[in-house]
Parts: sequence; C-alpha cells; structure tokens
Amino acid sequence: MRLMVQGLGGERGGEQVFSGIDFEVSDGEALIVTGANGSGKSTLLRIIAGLLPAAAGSIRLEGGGEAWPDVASALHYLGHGNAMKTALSVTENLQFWQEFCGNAHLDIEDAMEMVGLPQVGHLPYGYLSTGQKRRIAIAKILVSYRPIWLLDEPTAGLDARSEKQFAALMRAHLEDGGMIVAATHIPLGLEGVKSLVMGAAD
Ligand SMILES: Nc1ncnc2c1ncn2[C@@H]1O[C@H](COP(=O)(O)OP(=O)(O)OP(=O)(O)O)[C@@H](O)[C@H]1O
Repeated sequence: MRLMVQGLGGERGGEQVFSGIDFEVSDGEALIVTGANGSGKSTLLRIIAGLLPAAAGSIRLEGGGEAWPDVASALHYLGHGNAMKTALSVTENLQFWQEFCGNAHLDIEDAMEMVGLPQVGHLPYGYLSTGQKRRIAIAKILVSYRPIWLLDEPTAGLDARSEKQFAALMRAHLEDGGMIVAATHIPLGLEGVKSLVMGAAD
C-alpha cells in the first residue's frame, strides 16, 4: 500500500499556508514533518485526514483494495484535541471509538495496559491529567486497526517513560507494515524515517 501526496496546497482563512508538497509513504515507512510554528504542519495533517479541503493537488492511496477503499477509511488521526467526551468514562470513550472505527484490534483493557494506565477505565475522562488524557487518546488508535497513523505532536504532554512506550508502539506498528505521518518538534525515537520540512512562516 502507498499513500501518495502530490502538489498539495493548503490555505487557512483564504491565505495560502503552503504549496507544492509532494511525498510518498509505503508499508512500514514513517514520514516526520517538522517546521516552524505556523508553517502548516497541523494544516497538512488535517487536509490528509479529510478535515479540511486541499487548495491544490491530490492525496491518493494505492493498493488499499476492498479493505481500505480510500484514504479516510485507512487512517487514524490523533490531533491536538484528544476527541474524547469528558463526562464519559475512559472505557466508554474507548468503546465508542472501537465501534465507530470498526476493525477491532486490541481489547480495551489491553490497550489501557499498553499505555501504562490499566486502572483508569472507570474514571470520567475529564478527571485524567494532561499526559494521561494523551495516553488514552493513544490507546484509542490501538483498539481499532487502521494502517495509516496521522499524528499531530503525539508526545506533547507525555513524560519520558511514556515517550519511550509510545516509540515502541510506533515501531511495532511499522514492523506490522503500518504507516506513520507525524508532525513534531520533538524527536520521536524512530530511525530510518523520511523527512519533510515545512517552510518557515513569515
Ligand atoms: N482557522 C484558521 N483561520 C485562519 N488562519 C488559521 C486558522 N488555523 C490556522 N491558521 C493559520 O494557519 C497557519 C498554519 O497553522 P498550523 O497550525 O497548520 O501550523 P503548525 O505548523 O502546525 O504550527 P505549530 O508548530 O505552532 O503547531 C498559521 O499561520 C495559523 O495562524
């Protein structure tokens, strides 16, 4: 499978943020997107996720077959917001996402264990600390299988131990043939990755 981005342009509020972005990511590959604040990293990921329209260019998934007929069906998007309901329990949130995304992968208990939070399932999500919220958002992408992980500053708010745990999860995803496109200011602990540097903002 191959994610192909060609000539991609992005706008916010009618202003061009970037143009002419080209890259390809195949099974087992990661692309790390870096660049100054405001250079358009989040905008790029939101366009790939289908949350914003592209101003120009194309985004295609080759070889997805019947299981992954288009880019949107093949990806998990981990944005700055964690996309969880604060009043629902952690388990209820993860159950919702597992049913919504389909392709159940890890059990909810196992996913909480993988992010080092096996005992918070009964708590309202809103009670968790900032780093715990992020770790449960990471558990969200483990409870359903999708081959492409789009990650926007995934380790923001994580302590050193959780950063390492997450690096291991990303490596396992790549070893399984998954793909990662991650915007970050912090090295993610992945080796042999592709790199895209977004232009500096004015
Ligand atoms: N809704 C919006 N309306 C207008 N401009 C916006 C909007 N959202 C973002 N922008 C602008 O788009 C540009 C790109 O923002 P974006 O969040 O993609 O940058 P980034 O590279 O992810 O930055 P950071 O490293 O700070 O997270 C910025 O100049 C930002 O002010």
